[in-house]
Amino acid sequence: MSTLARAPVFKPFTLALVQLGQIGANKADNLKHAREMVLKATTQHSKKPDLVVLPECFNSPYGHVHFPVYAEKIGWTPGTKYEIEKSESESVKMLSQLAKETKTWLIGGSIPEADTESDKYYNTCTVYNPDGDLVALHRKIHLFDIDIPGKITFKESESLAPGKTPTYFDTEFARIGLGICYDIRFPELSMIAARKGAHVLIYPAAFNMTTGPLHWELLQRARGQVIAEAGEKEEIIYADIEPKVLEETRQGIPVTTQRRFDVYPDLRTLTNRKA
Ligand SMILES: O=C(O)CCC(=O)C(=O)O
Repeated sequence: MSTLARAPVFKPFTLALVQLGQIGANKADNLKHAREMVLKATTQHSKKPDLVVLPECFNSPYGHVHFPVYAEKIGWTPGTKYEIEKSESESVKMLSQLAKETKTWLIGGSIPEADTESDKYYNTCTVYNPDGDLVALHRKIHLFDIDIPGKITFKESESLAPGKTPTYFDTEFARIGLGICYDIRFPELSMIAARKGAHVLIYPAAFNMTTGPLHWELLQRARGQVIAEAGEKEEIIYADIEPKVLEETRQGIPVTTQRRFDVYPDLRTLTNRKA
C-alpha cells in the first residue's frame, strides 16, 4: 500500500465553471477569449470564486487535423518545480499569468500537448495555484474511440496517446481529482481519486452531441444533487461547495469503509469480450 501526504481539511469554497461558445481557428483569439471569460468569472459574481475551470480543448478546434497544428510543448516533469518563464507553451504562460493576476486557482481545461520525449500528442489539462505555479498536469487517460454506425465515428487514439497516471492535487480547501471528458465514464478512475482522499472530482469536457446528452448529467451526478447547470450556450456558472453535505453523506451511507475487496476479483479475469 502506498503512503500519501495527508489531504487538506475540506473547507467550503466557491467554484466557477466557464463554458465557452464555439472555438475558432485562431489560437490567439481563443486564448484571448478564454482569458476574458476567466477575468469575468472572477469579477462579476457577488462572491469571488476560489477555483475557476475552463473546458476541454479550449485553445484549438477539436479534431485529428488540428491537434498537431495547435499542440504546444509543455515539458513538465512531475515532482520538480516548473519554470513558467522558460515554458515554450503560450497557453501555459497565459494561464499561469491569469491565475496570478486573479489570485485564483485555475484548472486550465485542456490543450493539445506535444511531448518531445515520447514524440506523441496528448489531451492535457494543467492546473495553477493563485501564485501562478503549475502544480498539476493530467493527460486524458481514456481516449474517445467510438464507432456508432450512421451516428458517430471518431478515434481520438489515431492522433493522441493516452495518459497513464491518475491525477489529483491539493488546494487549501480540498484535495481535487482530475479527469478529462470521456475519463468520467470510467468509475475506476474516480474511485482511485476518492480512495486517495479527493473531496472533489473535476472533469473539463467538450462532449459531442451524439453520445453526450444521454449521460452527461447522470455521470456528473453519480449519486448527488445537481446544484448548478449551464445551458448549451456560452455561460459561467457558480456553486458554493459545502463539505458538510459530503461528510454527512459519507457518514450516513458508509460505502467507503464497507467495500468488500476480499470478494471482488481482478475484473480483467472476468471479461467476456475481446479487449
Ligand atoms: O463520453 C462521451 O459521450 C463523449 C466523450 C467525448 O466527447 C470526449 O471525450 O471528447
